[in-house]
Amino acid sequence: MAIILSINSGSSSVKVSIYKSAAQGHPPTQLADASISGLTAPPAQLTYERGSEEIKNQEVKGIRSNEDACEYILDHLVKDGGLSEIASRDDITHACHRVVHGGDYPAAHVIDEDTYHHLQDLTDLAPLHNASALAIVEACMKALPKAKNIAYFDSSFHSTMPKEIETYPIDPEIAKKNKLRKYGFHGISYAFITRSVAEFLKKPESETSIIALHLGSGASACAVKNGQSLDNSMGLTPLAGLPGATRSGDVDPSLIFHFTHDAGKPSPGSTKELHISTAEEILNKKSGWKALAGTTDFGTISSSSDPRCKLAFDILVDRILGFIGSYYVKLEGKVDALVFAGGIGEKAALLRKRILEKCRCLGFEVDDEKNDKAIEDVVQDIGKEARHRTLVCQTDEQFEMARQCAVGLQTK
Ligand SMILES: Nc1ncnc2c1ncn2[C@@H]1O[C@H](COP(=O)(O)OP(=O)(O)O)[C@@H](O)[C@H]1O
Ligand SMILES: CC(=O)OP(=O)(O)O
Ligand SMILES: [Mg+2]
Repeated sequence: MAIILSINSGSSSVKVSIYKSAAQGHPPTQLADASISGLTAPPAQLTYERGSEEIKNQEVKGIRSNEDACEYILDHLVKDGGLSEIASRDDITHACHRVVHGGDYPAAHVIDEDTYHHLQDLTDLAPLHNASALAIVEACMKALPKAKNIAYFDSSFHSTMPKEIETYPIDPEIAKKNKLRKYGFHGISYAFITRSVAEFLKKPESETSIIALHLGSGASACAVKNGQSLDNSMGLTPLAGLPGATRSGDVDPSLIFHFTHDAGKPSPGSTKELHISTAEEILNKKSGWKALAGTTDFGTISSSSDPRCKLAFDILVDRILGFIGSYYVKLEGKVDALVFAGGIGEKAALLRKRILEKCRCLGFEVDDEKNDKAIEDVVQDIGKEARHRTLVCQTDEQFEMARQCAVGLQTK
């Protein structure tokens, strides 16, 4: 039996789901779910679910970093008498880590000394995303000596993007030397979405083409052609494309030099090991909904009559429409479904309605009654009989990593 931890280390939270898999090739079943949130706004809070047992937003003291949070969760799992599968840390056989930037890795990778150093080198390309995940990888390598650590990359799913889509029109030599190209992200989620939608439509994945929207605190769009990524709105880093909770998304690249004269200087958040420029700090952490509407919660934005919230809402609708139009043409109209996912995609019915009203010209038609219902299934239909389907998918990055781990499980 394999006991798999799936770890999603974010900018303000660490989420860990625990699964067991009976034997090689068996799909995982979830045993428990733990998360510590509020890492950037202490006190941190623990949420834990195992069967009907539940702890909600319990304050935990002394948690200062993602590693602290992970250590706390490991302790909690071992001490939970009801979780008989984990009596000691040695019972954990696999730790799956979501690493956002995987550079040229086209697939998940077991983390050994070499991989670890290669991932450290990539941190310079995506300091805001990779650093906290790597800190946890290092902590798990020490804390779980019996477990195999495996990195799953957000970028891997997009390794099928054609040259003309992944190449930036800049000096090719410098681009090659500095690894400057479009990578694309949220790929663990898009892998889950593509497989789940294909199952829902009863089609082979290799014949399924969709436009998918992963709308969470980071947001992106993806064109999937015959089961493979054709294009993603994110770029060299997750900053490109759609705006997010604290990210600007696409702006004129020269804007930042007019915004501040300090753009190229190290940000106050930089350390000796980790270099973050003021430009990166502003566009990644001090923009988006936070800057426009004073909140990072899109639930508040969609239900507020405050003109600042209304503008933020309209901007997201506009930018999403731009990608839907572009991807519809790139897929030559051969689209099985438009799929909404992520916290916002799953919960913001009004946003879906506004977007779908504008997409009627392409053959998508919202069914208001279905759209207003809570989303309970993994994939749910919200469209009327029309040329194309419209769906919502409850994406699950932790499950996708555990599934890939269980399916390809190596026991050595
Ligand atoms: N009722 C709601 N309506 C619209 N958006 C919501 C609602 N509830 C939560 N959200 C949004 O969902 C986001 C979280 O989405 P999620 O995919 O879980 O994010 P993350 O990228 O942090 O994993 C929140 O930041 C919030 O903006
Ligand atoms: C890639 C990315 O933006 O991830 P997240 O939405 O979790 O920040
Ligand atoms: Mg996310």
